[in-house]
Amino acid sequence: MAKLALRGVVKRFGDATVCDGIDLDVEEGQMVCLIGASGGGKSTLLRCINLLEVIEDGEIRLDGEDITVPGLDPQTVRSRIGMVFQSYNLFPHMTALENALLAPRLVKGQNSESDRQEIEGLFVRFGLADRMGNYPDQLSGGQQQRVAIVRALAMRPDVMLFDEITSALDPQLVGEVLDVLLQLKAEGMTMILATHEMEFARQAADKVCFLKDGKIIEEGPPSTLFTAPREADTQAFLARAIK
Ligand SMILES: Nc1ncnc2c1ncn2[C@@H]1O[C@H](COP(=O)(O)OP(=O)(O)OP(=O)(O)O)[C@@H](O)[C@H]1O
Repeated sequence: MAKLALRGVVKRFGDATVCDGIDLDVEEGQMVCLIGASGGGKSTLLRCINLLEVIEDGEIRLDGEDITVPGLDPQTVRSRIGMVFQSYNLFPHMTALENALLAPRLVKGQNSESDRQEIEGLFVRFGLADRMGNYPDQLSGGQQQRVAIVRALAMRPDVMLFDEITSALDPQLVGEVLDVLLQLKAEGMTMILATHEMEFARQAADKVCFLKDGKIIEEGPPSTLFTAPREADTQAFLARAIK
């Protein structure tokens, strides 16, 4: 596992500054939740960390190494930083197992029987043992999202980024995906989540960061941010935090 340190990260789209000098530390094995209004820059920040966006200023250090310096192969960095999106983005013509085997084989040349067994083990661990041979359209949204998580884990990442991964799910399927995150946390995975699941953040996060207009306006352990009067109505807290 690894740690991340962001310093002064700036990302603009035209005249709009979407990440406005973000400083963020994620220690090894921590789960950090990003919370904020739609358009606050959560997705963009995760995409910057995964090098899907080029930042205008600042540094993003993975175990001390600045991954934004020109010349670094983004693919190499991405193999260390897994990312899961709201839309599962599985290849529809491949089975769940084939989806998960693809990137390790293409990017890392992992094609051995033991590599395959390791990935099958991920399916077993996350309750998908009998779904490996199914195509995405034969799976529920919660199962597809768990397959997407397995696919990212198959690359043996040091850090995982999750962008609103339960937002497209029916409410009764949200829990099974959040359970996977709790398992990963228990195993010591370093994680950043952009989420609207306030109650989950309150219970599971080591640190919560509130984003507004591209800035972290408040951050700390949930015990200090979700204090009793706020806990009664977390949505009101969010409204207060982002108004
Ligand atoms: N490729 C892009 N080009 C131009 N503007 C963009 C681009 N991507 C994001 N933006 C803008 O950046 C701002 C932040 O978007 P972002 O998706 O990061 O917010 P968010 O906090 O993740 O919101 P949500 O909770 O709705 O996903 C928005 O105003 C959005 O329109």
